[in-house]
Amino acid sequence: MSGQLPPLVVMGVSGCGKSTVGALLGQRLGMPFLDGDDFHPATNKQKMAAGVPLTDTDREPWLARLGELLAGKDDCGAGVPPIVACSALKRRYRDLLRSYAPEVVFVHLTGTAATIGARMDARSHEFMPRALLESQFAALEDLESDEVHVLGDITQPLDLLVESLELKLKPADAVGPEVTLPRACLPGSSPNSRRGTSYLSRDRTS
Ligand SMILES: Nc1ncnc2c1ncn2[C@@H]1O[C@H](COP(=O)(O)OP(=O)(O)OP(=O)(O)O)[C@@H](O)[C@H]1O
Ligand SMILES: O=C(O)[C@H](O)[C@@H](O)[C@H](O)[C@H](O)CO
Repeated sequence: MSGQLPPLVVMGVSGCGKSTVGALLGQRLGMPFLDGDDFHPATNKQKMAAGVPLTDTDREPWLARLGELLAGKDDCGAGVPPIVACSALKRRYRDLLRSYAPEVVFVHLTGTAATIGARMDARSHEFMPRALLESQFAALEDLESDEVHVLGDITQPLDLLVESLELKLKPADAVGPEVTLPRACLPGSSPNSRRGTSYLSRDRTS
């Protein structure tokens, strides 16, 4: 099934579960998982570790690198699209990623600051402090109706969350009549043309 899915970006604020869910989803779908955290320039990591939020300028080269990965530049010809964990907080960041990989589907893991803050308190992270969570929510711009996406509720236990995302992401012919075809996904439409097959979206915002 892996070859039938487009590249995915697991997005959301720090601590929402991108790395955990992205890795599990990659195993379930047979797609390589790449953690965006591993591609930050050292200066970005130092800044976040010091409790300073990144700016658009700080994020731009990082997003461009992730865009290349989504476009399959580093897949050594394997041809299997990746799952990339990336906060992708703002519309313009997602537009940049789409400029590299127009078919990308965003998987937004949603939850409250209370839930996520508690999880951040309970984990250790290479560079991301809990203190930056408020700035992450302040920067977050929800997905819009023309952005191809699915949503995941992070209060679900991990196995159920991953299973529900897998079901939502499966191609239309695998799940039958439940799938709806948003206009943006119809063949010939752009920028999110699905080449005649729609994966989405049960979670479109309207
Ligand atoms: N559905 C879930 N239920 C319970 N705990 C979860 C769930 N998803 C993730 N977690 C836990 O929440 C914490 C944060 O998850 P994770 O590190 O994957 O988030 P992240 O979005 O990748 O964070 P960051 O962007 O800061 O790297 C981890 O300790 C993880 O085990
Ligand atoms: O856009 C950003 O502010 C950063 O990318 C952060 O979101 C971190 O990458 C990550 O979430 C913490 O590990």
